[in-house]
Amino acid sequence: MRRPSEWHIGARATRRRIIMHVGPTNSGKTYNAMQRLQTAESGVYCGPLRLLAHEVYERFNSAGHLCNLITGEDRRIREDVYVPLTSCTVEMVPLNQKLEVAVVDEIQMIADPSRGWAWTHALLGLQAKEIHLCGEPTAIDLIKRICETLNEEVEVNEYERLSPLQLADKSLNGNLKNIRKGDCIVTFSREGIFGLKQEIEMQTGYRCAVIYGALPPETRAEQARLFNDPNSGYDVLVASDAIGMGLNLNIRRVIFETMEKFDGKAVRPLQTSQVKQIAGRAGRFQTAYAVGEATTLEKSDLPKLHRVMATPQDNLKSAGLQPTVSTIEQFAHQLPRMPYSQLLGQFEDMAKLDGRYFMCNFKDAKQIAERIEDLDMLLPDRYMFCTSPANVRDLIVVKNLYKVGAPVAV
Ligand SMILES: Nc1ncnc2c1ncn2[C@@H]1O[C@H](COP(=O)(O)OP(=O)(O)OP(=O)(O)O)[C@@H](O)[C@H]1O
Repeated sequence: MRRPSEWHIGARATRRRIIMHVGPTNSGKTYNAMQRLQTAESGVYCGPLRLLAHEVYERFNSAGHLCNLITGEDRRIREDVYVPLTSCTVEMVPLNQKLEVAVVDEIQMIADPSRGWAWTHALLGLQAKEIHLCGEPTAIDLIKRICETLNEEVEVNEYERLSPLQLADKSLNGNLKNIRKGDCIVTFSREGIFGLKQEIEMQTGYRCAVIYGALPPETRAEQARLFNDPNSGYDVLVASDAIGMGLNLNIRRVIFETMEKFDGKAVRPLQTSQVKQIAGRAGRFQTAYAVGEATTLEKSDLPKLHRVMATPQDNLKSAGLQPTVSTIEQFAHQLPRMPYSQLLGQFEDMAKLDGRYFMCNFKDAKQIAERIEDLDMLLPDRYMFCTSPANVRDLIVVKNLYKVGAPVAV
């Protein structure tokens, strides 16, 4: 694990240009990178959410730029014709293909404790002549430090926000009746979304569209269309933090229902980056609202919002890493009878890393490994199952993983 720069021979044999597009939300970073991608003879878009991968896939195809789709749940690959472009979630990035252009969105996610490894893999392993990295300026220093180990220069394009974002000096005073047309209220639990939708519809007479991560992409696109269409009768959006990354919606004002979120262990204050991303959805360039606004539902939360929005963000320190299947195979060779979940634990304890990297947590992988332990699988298959982006907090998903795994067992 000490020299990830040596892991991807194909990428090391490719002369790559690394171009960063950095700036605040709604500054046109992704737009500029995507303009380049759509003219490429071959290319890939790697997004942080399947919703975004799907949006890009739809947008390219409807503009006549043929594009395939690869996400954990969905593969739409045309075999009848040459398709130059692929839109995928970053975990599904095709590292075995030689490409002209790759766009890796939300590059600051490289420091995410669980998913960061996927951005690191894409950065280290893409065999593309041009790699466009879009995201927050906090990533510049880390990307440069990693690229030094690859003998690659980094070009940096900095952007300014295209339309103003104002912080309100009043909250909604806890009263949903203060909701207006064009508002998007952001909440952090799926149950909360439907309760809130019902409450708002009852108290205000506005109809609400809803968007959250687990929604099927077609339904999400339909909900976004309803909200964006001023004549649809759906004037308010109730959304989870899934709207925080990249999506372009006609939002006048973002309202934080709360400034805290349950992170799987405890209720914690929202992270600075997350708050800025979500607030930044208001007043998107070339939408119906030239100026965006952000506020909170509760009066007591408003000073927190102001404080967080004024907090400068620290530069990222290190990038997530996860062992490749061959690294795990070599390790397993030394400990032949050890159950896979324990093997992952041992690996986590023993791995030595260069200071530019940290080991992504194996929490989810270990949980899947325990669930499918009694299936007699080849190690690469087990590795694939355990690294799949399955929501392990959903018991039905975990149960189904076992069912899907059973026919793969030898
Ligand atoms: N030069 C341009 N011409 C037309 N539209 C543009 C241009 N630049 C950006 N836009 C539009 O402005 C909106 C915001 O741009 P974009 O999504 O690229 O911002 P971003 O900086 O990547 O934002 P975020 O980080 O919030 O996702 C999009 O709807 C995009 O299509």
